[in-house]
Amino acid sequence: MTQQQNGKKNMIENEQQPTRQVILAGLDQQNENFDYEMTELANLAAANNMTVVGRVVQKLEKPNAATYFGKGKVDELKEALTYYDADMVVTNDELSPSQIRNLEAGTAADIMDRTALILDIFASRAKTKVAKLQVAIAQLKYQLPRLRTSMNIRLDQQTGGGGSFTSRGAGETKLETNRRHIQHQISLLQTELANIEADDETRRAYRAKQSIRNVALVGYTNAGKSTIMNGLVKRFGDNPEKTVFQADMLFATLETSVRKIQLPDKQNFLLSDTVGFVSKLPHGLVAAFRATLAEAADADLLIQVVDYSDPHYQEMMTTTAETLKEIGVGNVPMVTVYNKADKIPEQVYPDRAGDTLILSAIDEASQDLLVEVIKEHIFPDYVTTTLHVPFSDGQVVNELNEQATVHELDYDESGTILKVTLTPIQAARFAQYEMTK
Ligand SMILES: Nc1nc2c(ncn2[C@@H]2O[C@H](COP(=O)(O)OP(=O)(O)OP(=O)(O)O)[C@@H](O)[C@H]2O)c(=O)[nH]1
Ligand SMILES: [Mg+2]
Repeated sequence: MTQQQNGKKNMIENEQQPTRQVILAGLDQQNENFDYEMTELANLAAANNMTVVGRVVQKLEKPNAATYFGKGKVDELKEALTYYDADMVVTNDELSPSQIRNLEAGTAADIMDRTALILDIFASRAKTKVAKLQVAIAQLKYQLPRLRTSMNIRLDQQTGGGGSFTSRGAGETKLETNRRHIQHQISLLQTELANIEADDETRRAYRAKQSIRNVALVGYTNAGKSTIMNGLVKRFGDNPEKTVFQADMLFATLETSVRKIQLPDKQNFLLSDTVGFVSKLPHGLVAAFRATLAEAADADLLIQVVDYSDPHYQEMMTTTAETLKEIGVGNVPMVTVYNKADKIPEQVYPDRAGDTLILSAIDEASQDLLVEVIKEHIFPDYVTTTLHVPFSDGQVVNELNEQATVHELDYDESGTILKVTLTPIQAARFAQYEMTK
């Protein structure tokens, strides 16, 4: 992509729109999560600057192929729109292009499905180049089968004015031109993204070679992943100023950030903060974010962060498990952190039972406990031992002080006695100094 094209706005970039009055529409297919999905949909709508004025629900085994809702319910929806003075319907499921068309015709209102809603939120939150590219690709892919003859898409000026788009083939309809245009845009953006991702891949390979351990924070959106990251970065980061964005909103984080954590005992690891999950995360979005989420797949340890103060935390954990499966994160060991314990009256924290922790991201004792558990997982083969280093080998003491964890230091008449924790490689190197017990 040329410099010029980089700088230009994407044609479907989200612009801040005035608040719209919307009605939520959902099909209750006897799915046990249904109520929660509708609550989540309301939160998503609010995050997209919409005011929910009503909801219409139909119990139906499966969606009507033509109109999503059954015929009578479509009429009811139309009446509700008038009654509540709303002009848009947001559906809990992704709809087919024809379902959207028919439902729009039947209700005389705009229809937005859950997928488009999530894509819109992502678009308004994306800040980095990579996140913007990923969202734009997912949005274009979503639009492609939904283009209509009547639709006036805002053709992107630069590509529209040059290249293959100047020569509209004989007899080619406007719809076909638009389709070709979008396909072309997708491939341009994909090439650009692939170039950036190749760099990331190199960086990851470099880290793997350095054999530094990777720990990734994962979980439902707004659980507190970035806050945990920041807590550790401020206290132990190699650059404590390099905190990430944290905020009380859905999808505050749209890009993976990696930070180096250097513990006071000189052990270190990389910590990644990742994109939060939500139920029914659109497949196109998951595919577009696959590279971003590769940090989680490559991790030596996952920290699943749960908002324990949310009554729906169990559903959120189910969503996290499903999403991890979808992005192909299989056999990575996981620690579960029940976070925001400070918001729960009388909850004792920090607390631990095996790999399950109850804590608060903003509490130092909680952060210490989390670090302890991380260490147990990623440095299991470290050895704690006592060394006797003769005064003649003074440089070894310096080296240990710099590179290893020195717990105690003492002297006798011939040398220095150190109680240390060593990596397996260091243990082999300094074995000659080991004191016989
Ligand atoms: N009281 C309290 N608030 C917390 C705690 N952890 C996080 N928060 C708040 O919860 C909100 C969301 O926190 P984030 O760290 O941005 O959540 P996230 O999991 O990174 O969310 P996404 O990036 O959207 O996936 C923020 O307003 C935080 O201040 C906690 O332990 N206690
Ligand atoms: Mg975050």
